[in-house]
Amino acid sequence: MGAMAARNISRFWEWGRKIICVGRNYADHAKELKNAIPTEPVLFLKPPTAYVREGSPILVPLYTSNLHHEVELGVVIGKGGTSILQSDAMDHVAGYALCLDMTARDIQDECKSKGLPWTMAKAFNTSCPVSEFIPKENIPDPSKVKLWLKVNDQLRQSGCTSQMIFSIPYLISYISDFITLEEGDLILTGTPKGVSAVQDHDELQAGIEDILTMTFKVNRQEL
Ligand SMILES: O=C(O)/C=C/C(=O)CC(=O)C(=O)O
Ligand SMILES: [Mg+2]
Repeated sequence: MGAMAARNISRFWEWGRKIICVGRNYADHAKELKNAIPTEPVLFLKPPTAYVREGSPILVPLYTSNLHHEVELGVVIGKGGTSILQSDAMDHVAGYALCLDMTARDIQDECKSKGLPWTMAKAFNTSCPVSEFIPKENIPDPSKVKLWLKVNDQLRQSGCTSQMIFSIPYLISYISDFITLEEGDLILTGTPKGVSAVQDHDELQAGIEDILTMTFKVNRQEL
């Protein structure tokens, strides 16, 4: 009686944990935005208030006129740790999720030109649409996962995690050297090329080949 219900990792987005994002992890995307190919992972954070689930809309912040989609594989941490060895990294993974890293590109460009952090461009409410939890067993080889995204039925992004510059074990090890990973954290592993602007009333559909699809509506935030 009165015992707290056990938390279920399959609803990790309700746990209030960190969302750690990797940028420029696909050479074709780094090139399309005219960035150099990184020699070390580029990292930024989203707060847990960024999560949005199917059935609720992605809200376009009032301050942007160029909101971009970025489809990404998310890695859900099942066992926390600090200074995790690459050889042990996959033991810390509980599963995966399909994610969008919604990005106010005009604001990001402004922040970049002023040398300011990307928080306003990347961390706003609903900036992290997320699918159902995918148990680890359902993706035996996360280095060969095909991702795609359509806007109003038109294919915009199609890529494979084999194109990632830094692998999932490398990222887990690298991040955990200076940010302790906790159960329920999510790592967004970067986006392939094809990012583009979305508009009010657009429908975004994204998928992991043979595993799942998800659909989100876009709505401009109201005053
Ligand atoms: O450097 C830029 O102009 C943009 C970088 C990103 O938005 C990075 C990502 O979030 C990504 O590559 O997934
Ligand atoms: Mg991204």
